[in-house]
Amino acid sequence: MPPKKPGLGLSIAPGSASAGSGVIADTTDPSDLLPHDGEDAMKLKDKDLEFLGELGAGNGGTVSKVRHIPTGIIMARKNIMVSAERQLKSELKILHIVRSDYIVSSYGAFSHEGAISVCLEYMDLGSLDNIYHKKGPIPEVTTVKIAVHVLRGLLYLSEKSILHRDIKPSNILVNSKGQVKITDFGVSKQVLDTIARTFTGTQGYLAPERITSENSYSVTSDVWALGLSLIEISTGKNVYPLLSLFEMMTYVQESEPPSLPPGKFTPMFEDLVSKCVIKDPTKRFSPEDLLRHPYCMDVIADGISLIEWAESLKD
Ligand SMILES: Nc1ncnc2c1ncn2[C@@H]1O[C@H](COP(=O)(O)OP(=O)(O)OP(=O)(O)O)[C@@H](O)[C@H]1O
Repeated sequence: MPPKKPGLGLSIAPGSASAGSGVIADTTDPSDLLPHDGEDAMKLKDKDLEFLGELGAGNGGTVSKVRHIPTGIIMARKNIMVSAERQLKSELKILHIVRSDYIVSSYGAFSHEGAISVCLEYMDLGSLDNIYHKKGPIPEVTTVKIAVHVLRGLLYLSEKSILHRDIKPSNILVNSKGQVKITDFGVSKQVLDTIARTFTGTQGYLAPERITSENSYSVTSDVWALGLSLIEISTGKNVYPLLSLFEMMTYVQESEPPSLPPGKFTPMFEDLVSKCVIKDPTKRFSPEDLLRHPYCMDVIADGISLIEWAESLKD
């Protein structure tokens, strides 16, 4: 039987952990309560969500930390302005399709006073850009482990023909279990031919092919953005800061691909990053190729747990 697709505000499947209204015991792992394939989303209402604090704001709206009072689950509530209707439809559609350890899950969505709220799995250590701004550049081996998590997420998305189109440190979230997950599907697209031709995403991470006349986009354009993100989090510096769109177009096309500062990182890491930022998209490595890169294979063989790093990030 094909899995049921959850809709806005539908009740959760009977028998699933979150169907009851009692308070969830402290020992319950909230990720067990996220809807799985074939289950409906939770029935969420504004009055059941207690505001606990602001988490951040993006182009599409604000994100706050909330407690779902009937279950006690802490969630990240993303309020999306209805004016961003296209973004909203795309984001909800994709959030309902994806279920992966490397992608932030959704509990469900509801409308309230002209805005739509999407309640997402709460990632308590926040985004990679918050982390490196607060704690400084992320060590190389940790960065490679993060790369493996994101590449597994991108591989999963490519298997579903989904292009993320806005990979950047603020869209990669971490929790204290050491999990690293991709979020923010506001400009993502599910395509049949795995190539999209729309000009969208965050300007500083656009791959060369997206700003040339072809303006095409494939999964390796997400890899380019991952390459820039790896340079940024391991050096603590944005690769293309403060360039206007026009300057970016000229610079990215005419200059050498971005690279790590010489002498500060291992040759293996330099090589891994260089494979992400090959300017010709047909020669750039795919997520699958990169997961077979010797550095990724080494960290996978040693274990890609990030628990110790996550522990070190807690205040
Ligand atoms: N599930 C979540 N758990 C914890 N924090 C989150 C979660 N989702 C978002 N945040 C926080 O809220 C911030 C804003 O998120 P949002 O996805 O709205 O925008 P953004 O990616 O920062 O910007 P833009 O919309 O320009 O891409 C994030 O950077 C992150 O710090």
